[in-house]
Amino acid sequence: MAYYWFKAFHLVGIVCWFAGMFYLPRLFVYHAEANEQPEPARSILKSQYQIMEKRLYSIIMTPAMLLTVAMAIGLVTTEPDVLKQPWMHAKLACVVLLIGYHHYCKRLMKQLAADECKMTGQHFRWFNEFPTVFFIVVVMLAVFKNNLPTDLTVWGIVAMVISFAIAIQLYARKRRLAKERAAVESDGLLGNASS
Ligand code: HEM
Repeated sequence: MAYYWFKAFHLVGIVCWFAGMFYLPRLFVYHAEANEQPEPARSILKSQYQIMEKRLYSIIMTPAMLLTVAMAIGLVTTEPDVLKQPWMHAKLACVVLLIGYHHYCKRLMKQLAADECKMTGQHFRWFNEFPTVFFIVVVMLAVFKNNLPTDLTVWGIVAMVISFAIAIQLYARKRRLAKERAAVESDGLLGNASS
């Protein structure tokens, strides 16, 4: 019975942890792009994003990561044999990378707060894809275990995820270019009006 309790709360932890890992880099995109705004909008937006990032990281992401790991420890203590399985070794390797990503987010938060971050909104859009890819891999490993399918279906799913990520990036680029063009045009109009 304990095993089911651990598994249930392992899943609850995962959902909350990944909600944060998907949303925090999105906030980084807005935070980095706030630098392009004129004052006082720039300072107001930056301090607001800083508060949102800090709360999301400390109140949701970190406790959820700890819950996921604590429940996982419960699972492997109840069924120690899973630790001998190759799928579990692959899963643990992915989890180490995800925990590294989680901590790297904290570093980026500090850099953004101190105005020392070199990454642009576009960099953060790519950075945002990392947890998505690992989320899919880890869930596939947890469900299929040692029978991870490698047939056409899998490659179809991989192609779909990659195309989706590329489409998001291209859409964001199109919107950014349209915004820049509109800004140049309105500058031109203002220049004509004043001359
Ligand atoms: C901290 C490292 C982790 C360990 C040691 C671990 C271990 C385990 C174990 C032993 C199970 C039960 C397997 C079964 O009963 O079939 C499980 C289930 C599961 N884990 Fe993890 N896990 C970890 C992290 C994660 C993460 C980060 C994710 C998601 C990205 C994840 C997704 C899942 C899913 C979806 C299940 C349910 C699988 C099923 O019932 O078929 N795990 N985990």
